[in-house]
Amino acid sequence: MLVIDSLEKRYANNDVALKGVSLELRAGEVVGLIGPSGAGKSSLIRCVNRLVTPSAGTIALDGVDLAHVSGRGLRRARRQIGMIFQEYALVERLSVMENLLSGRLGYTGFWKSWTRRFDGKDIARAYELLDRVGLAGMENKRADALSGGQRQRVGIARALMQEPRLLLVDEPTASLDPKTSRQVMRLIMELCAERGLAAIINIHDVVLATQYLPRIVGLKAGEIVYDGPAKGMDAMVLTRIYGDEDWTAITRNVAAAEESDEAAEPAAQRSTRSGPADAAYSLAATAVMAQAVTP
Ligand SMILES: Nc1ncnc2c1ncn2[C@@H]1O[C@H](COP(=O)(O)OP(=O)(O)OP(=O)(O)O)[C@@H](O)[C@H]1O
Repeated sequence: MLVIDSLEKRYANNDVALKGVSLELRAGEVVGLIGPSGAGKSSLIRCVNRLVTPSAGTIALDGVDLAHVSGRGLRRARRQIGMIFQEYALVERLSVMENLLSGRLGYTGFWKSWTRRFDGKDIARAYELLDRVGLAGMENKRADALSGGQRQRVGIARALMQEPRLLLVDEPTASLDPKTSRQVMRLIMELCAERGLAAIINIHDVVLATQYLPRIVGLKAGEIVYDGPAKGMDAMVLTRIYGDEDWTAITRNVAAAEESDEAAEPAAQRSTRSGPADAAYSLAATAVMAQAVTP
């Protein structure tokens, strides 16, 4: 559903952020985007939602080339894309409900939204999503009265309000404590699985990435240097992405996660897999299930 081909981004100051990135996501596929600071992760996400204009290449979302649309075509294409941000990007003085309804802006238009004339169906959808993300009953709370984890749940629900096909998630856990980070990652994975949403998740925490994300894309200096399963994140791959370091703590975690996946998965189910795509999907489903039973 998303096919990025030979994407390049050179900024006005001549900084080259992306040097021919090609990446393909199937419907419902979730990818973790990792890499050192300055590797081009944010630039890639910003090119896909067209916060910046790519310098070359194509970004086909369900056949529409996002790199070359503008005006109404771009607005229509953007409705297919939900954004989740590190700092939540909520309107602080507005209620949770109003923040959610602002997620329908792409459909209702600015003035209707500004004058708070919302569709009954949108309000019903907002209640349903609040319930799903664990914030039932909080619709009238102001955004600035929420904890970080609650704010991110609002951010997630708001992104889903426009019923996107693709989620772009920028450092969703960077401002959260370890337990809340895990809850948020689990929630995102469950929602993607339930709704068949594809997602690109820009994430610095490699352990968290390998724990929750079936497929990892490693960027270095604007180029993809790894695209494969989380369980393939060994010391060599990590060194290729980040440079020399003692990676033992991380690789031990990856191996442990892989072992618990194998133990949780019935042998018969394993034998029905037909290829890497199936394996990646199955790993995601297993991770979600494994987390669901973890207290
Ligand atoms: N608006 C901009 N104008 C000029 N150069 C930019 C701009 N945004 C990013 N860059 C440059 O593009 C390169 C990639 O930056 P980018 O922010 O995409 O990397 P990143 O992997 O997201 O980094 P981080 O993890 O620190 O957020 C860097 O060299 C950066 O200086």
